[in-house]
Amino acid sequence: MIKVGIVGGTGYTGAELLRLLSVHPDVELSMITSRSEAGKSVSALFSGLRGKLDLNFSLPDNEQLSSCDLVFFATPNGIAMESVPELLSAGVRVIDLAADFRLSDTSLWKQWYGVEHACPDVLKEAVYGLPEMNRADIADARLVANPGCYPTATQLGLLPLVRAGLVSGNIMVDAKSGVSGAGRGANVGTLLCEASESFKAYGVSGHRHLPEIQQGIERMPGTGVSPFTGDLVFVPHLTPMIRGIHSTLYCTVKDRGIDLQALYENTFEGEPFVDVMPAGSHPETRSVRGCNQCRIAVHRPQGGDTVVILSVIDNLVKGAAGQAVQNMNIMFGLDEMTGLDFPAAMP
Ligand SMILES: NC(=O)C1=CN([C@@H]2O[C@H](COP(=O)(O)OP(=O)(O)OC[C@H]3O[C@@H](n4cnc5c(N)ncnc54)[C@H](OP(=O)(O)O)[C@@H]3O)[C@@H](O)[C@H]2O)C=CC1
Ligand SMILES: CC(=O)N[C@@H](CCC(=O)OP(=O)(O)O)C(=O)O
Repeated sequence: MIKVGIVGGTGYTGAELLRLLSVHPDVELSMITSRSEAGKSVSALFSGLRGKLDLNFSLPDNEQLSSCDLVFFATPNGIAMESVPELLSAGVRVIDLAADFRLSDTSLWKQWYGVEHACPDVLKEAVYGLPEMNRADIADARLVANPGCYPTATQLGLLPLVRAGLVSGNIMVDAKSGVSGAGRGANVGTLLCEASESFKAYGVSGHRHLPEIQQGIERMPGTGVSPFTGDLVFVPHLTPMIRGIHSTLYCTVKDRGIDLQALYENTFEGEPFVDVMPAGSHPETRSVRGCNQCRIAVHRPQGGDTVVILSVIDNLVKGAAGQAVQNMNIMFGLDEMTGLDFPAAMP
């Protein structure tokens, strides 16, 4: 059994980790932290876990976490980097769901996250946890940086075209997120009366997921393939739903004759959590609600030069906790689908 600790067990991604790990056959949940709920029963706060988990929240404590095989950080940005060096030295492996180890360039980190990186040396060994790009490195990693939710949907949608060197010109990313993407903390913008029956863009002049997507695209091209040199435009939107990301990607391709459907199907062949839908499909966020799938459809409207890719995930599952469990399975040599092999919630 893998002895697991979770730092930040009361947030939405922490709670989603609890849901998934409480029934994972190879995991023993040993410590779940919360500063605000310390001493209280986990299943009293999350009654959906009654009968599945008999554990109390405790205060974050590196010494106690050091007895775990693996610690997940489901904390705000900038928290994990303060504890990870000590945990790695104690022989613990770490998956960070926040952004602390996603950007390799520390000046970029400071520019977008506003503080100096606390452990640049440790950052060097972090592996970006998008299995469809980095599976082999994840298997050997001590430290995995779980990707952001928008970057997961967006990078998976772009991977086949960019890797094949087919994109010419700019890439437009028009992405929409459910409100749980903003976390469980109290915030006026996510109140029912503010967020429901309304729809808005935000972060148009710059969102911290832009450099993450840019870095991912730079790492995609295969050998002998021309890299993407255009502009990347990323516009996130808040939609009145709880879970889900819908990323609509627009770009032009160099080769009009390419069979895009075949390119996408071949790229993701054998991937357990990427579903290339039949030509002409329009994936819905509800088709991935509660499950670890990314569903993708590729279109070329009116047979022109512009390609439109539609990519949907559940931000809390493939966009966070599910992908983190997928990474854990890879790191510990388990079947990648262990504990994740279930369909979306319906309706
Ligand atoms: N929501 C989403 O869809 C996604 C979120 N993420 C990332 O995952 C991380 C968690 O997100 P989310 O679950 O939404 O966040 P929440 O705000 O919902 O939860 C944050 C959690 O961290 C704990 N926490 C806060 N400050 C500290 C601290 N200083 N030390 C220890 N624990 C702390 C909180 O508990 P307490 O205060 O009681 O200790 C709480 O359990 C974030 O970095 C987020 O950016 C990534 C992808 C998707
Ligand atoms: C709807 C909403 O607010 N979404 C969040 C992104 C989700 C997230 O948590 O991203 P990180 O892991 O990179 O922090 C936002 O735009 O800030």
